[in-house]
Amino acid sequence: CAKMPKPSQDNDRDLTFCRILLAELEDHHDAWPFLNPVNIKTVPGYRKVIKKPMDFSTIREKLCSCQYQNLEMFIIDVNLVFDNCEKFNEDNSEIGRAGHNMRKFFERRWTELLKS
Ligand SMILES: Cc1ncccc1N[C@@H](C)c1cnc2ccsc2c1
Repeated sequence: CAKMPKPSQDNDRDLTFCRILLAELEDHHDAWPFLNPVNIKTVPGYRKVIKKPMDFSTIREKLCSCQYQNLEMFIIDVNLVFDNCEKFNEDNSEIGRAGHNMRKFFERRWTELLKS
């Protein structure tokens, strides 16, 4: 059938989830490597290796300017932060471990929120 618009309350719920999840990611102890865009001028190789940079401040800007149509689009950008981190950083490094910790936290929290 024709693509029916999602009822607005679903969109409101999704937007609320994004706001809660992003606030908790930003407040997390291990968020520091991901709060702002990686400076590609000062980090050798980053521009070449990472095709789609992403960070929490960019996600915040996109969320506040209605650039996420749904929860899935938001989750794709959050996972991009962690996938970029894994690609560029050794697992056994300060930033690598922070990325693994943050991904674990994020996966637990959105599962809890969606089950609630
Ligand atoms: C997430 C990420 N991946 C690869 C490289 C950098 C970064 N983060 C930036 C903020 C950053 C940039 N510079 C430093 C210097 C020590 S930790 C740190 C973190």
